[in-house]
Amino acid sequence: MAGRLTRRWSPSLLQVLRFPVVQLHMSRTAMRASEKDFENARNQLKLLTKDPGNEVKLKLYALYKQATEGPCNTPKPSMLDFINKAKWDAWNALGSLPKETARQNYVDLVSSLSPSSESSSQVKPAAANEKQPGSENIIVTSQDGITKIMFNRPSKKNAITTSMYKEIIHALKAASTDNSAITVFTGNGDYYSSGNDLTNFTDVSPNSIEETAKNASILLREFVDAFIDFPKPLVAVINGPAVGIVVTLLGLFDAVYASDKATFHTPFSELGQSPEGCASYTFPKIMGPAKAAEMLIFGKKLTAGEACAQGLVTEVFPESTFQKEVWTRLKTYAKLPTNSLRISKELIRSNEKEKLHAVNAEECTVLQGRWLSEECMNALMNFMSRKSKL
Ligand SMILES: CCCC/C=C/CC(=O)SCCNC(=O)CCNC(=O)[C@H](O)C(C)(C)COP(=O)(O)OP(=O)(O)OC[C@H]1O[C@@H](n2cnc3c(N)ncnc32)[C@H](O)[C@@H]1OP(=O)(O)O
Repeated sequence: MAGRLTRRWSPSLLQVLRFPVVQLHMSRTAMRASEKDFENARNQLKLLTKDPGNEVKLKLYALYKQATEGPCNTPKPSMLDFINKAKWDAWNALGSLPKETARQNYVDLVSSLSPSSESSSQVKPAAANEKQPGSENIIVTSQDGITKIMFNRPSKKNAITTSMYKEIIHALKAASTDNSAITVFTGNGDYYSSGNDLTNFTDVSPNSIEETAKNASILLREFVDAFIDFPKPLVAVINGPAVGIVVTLLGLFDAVYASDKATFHTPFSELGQSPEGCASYTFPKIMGPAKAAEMLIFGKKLTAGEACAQGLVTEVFPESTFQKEVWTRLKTYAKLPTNSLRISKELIRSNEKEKLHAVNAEECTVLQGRWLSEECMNALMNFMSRKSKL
């Protein structure tokens, strides 16, 4: 059970580094949970619909180990074995806590996470025919002929997790056959998106790094393919800074509207990585090789005005009127005959499709190698260390 728990919910390095190693002081320690209660709690855990977060998962892991094996009895993992080190720290921090108390604390903790205790705000009211199912990290709505796919992880600057990639692929497939005329991407909060969630690559045990890189490459290819093949006009409403993959993908969009507070940044070299989203092909075509090189090789960050001057952005709006102006315009566009919109897009894009798929495949293969490189690992370590104020 503990193994399954940690595979599904392995803690991100970022949070692991910040995990405050404290012993649990539950109010009901005087009570003693039976084996049956413990077993029930384990089953209850499997039914949780909401990820309880890494700190809680580490606590659960530690309590489970303490309850079943007693005090920590394994050698301390190396500093670089981040995940196992965090788990070991959590378990070791329980010291000589008796097995029975650990069992009770485990039961109490699971009980506090049960569906009835989950925040009801996570379950948004399903306005009839409007909101489509999905996690809260991606919100898909359909209204006025527009399907809107919104990144909704504002506290993490809308960084895209592995499950979000999958949900977006799913949302695009659904949008391609729904009743809407156009599909729009935007972000909730001050960022459009900070791109790939860097903890996607740190949530990995050392012996599965190659497999993770391979799986990420397959996922990325499928993700970008979904944009290449999307049959309806695709619009980006860039409400704030955009980083990494959400910038490179813009070459596959049909219109890009940006607030004047948006910026466009592709720091691939800094991250020991390389371009994706077909940008190695679309950017030189859009802005010429010299300007594309400045962005994709040297990581120059563009303002919205600069991105517009270089053809990556269709139009820039003052932040104060951005939302109103853009959505008014999009609602007008969405009233145009849907078949005509689709056919015109097809004419503009179809000649390029084969080439784009080939470019996507090549970029994903190259990236798979980059993710295994020392340069990339060092860059990820730097990000994590900076965030944990090490
Ligand atoms: C499987 C397919 C893979 C496809 C590959 C794609 C490549 C890319 O997309 S490369 C681009 C990757 N993104 C980045 O390098 C951005 C990293 N983030 C930052 O540099 C900064 O966070 C920021 C400039 C975006 C914002 O800085 P600011 O000081 O304003 O805010 P923070 O305190 O740093 O951020 C708040 C919160 O959000 C977390 N966070 C932000 N971006 C990411 C991210 N990309 N991955 C993971 N986490 C991110 C940040 O750590 C903070 O979290 P805490 O509050 O928990 O500290």
